[in-house]
Amino acid sequence: MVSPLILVNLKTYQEGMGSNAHRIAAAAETVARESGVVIGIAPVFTEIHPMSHHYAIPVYAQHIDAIAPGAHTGHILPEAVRAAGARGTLINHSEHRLTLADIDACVRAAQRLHLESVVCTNNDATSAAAAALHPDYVAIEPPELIGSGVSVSKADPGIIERSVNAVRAVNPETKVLTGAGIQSGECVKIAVDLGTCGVLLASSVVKADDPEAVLRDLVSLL
Ligand SMILES: O=C[C@H](O)COP(=O)(O)O
Repeated sequence: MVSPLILVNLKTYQEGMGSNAHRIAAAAETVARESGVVIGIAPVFTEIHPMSHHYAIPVYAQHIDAIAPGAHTGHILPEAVRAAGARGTLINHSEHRLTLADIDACVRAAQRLHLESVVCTNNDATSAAAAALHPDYVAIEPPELIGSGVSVSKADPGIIERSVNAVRAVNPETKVLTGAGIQSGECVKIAVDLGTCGVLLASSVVKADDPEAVLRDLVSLL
């Protein structure tokens, strides 16, 4: 069985930047070491390098642009993300949607640079479409539950199950994550029992008074 991945997206929350990001990364490193569960973080771009050099946990970019080095301004160059020490990257997050052509180009860029690709989707049809591009992961997140405090595992387990089946039918090598409102070990266990390889989450860890306690709970039933 593939080791589950708990991927914590720090988004652009104030609570996930600067010293707060270090606090969360240190907590993730501690809990990952104790539990043996892989816990990754996706900080803002400027913190990919400090995070990847200070902590022994995988660091992900929140986005890349499908560009090659050259005359572009204000873009996120995949090569720069790789050089900063990222293990992988989110692509097409619900808060940063791309066209299908751009998603394809981003997945190819990630593959070329040996970055893990995590393509976010909003339903089982888009999960199937994303799987056809052969990313490492598809992360199914119902947009209406993101940041809601209501867990996809409990509110809409059907969308997880349908996405797992859709992805397997198109490309069995692509692993599935799920996210939106994930906040406890029970949420993670339901997701894994439904066939995912882990979760993508943000607010329950980033906004917690004690992120380490939340992370410990998240891995407690794995
Ligand atoms: O990238 C993370 C997801 O959008 C989930 O966010 P959330 O855990 O705050 O619902």
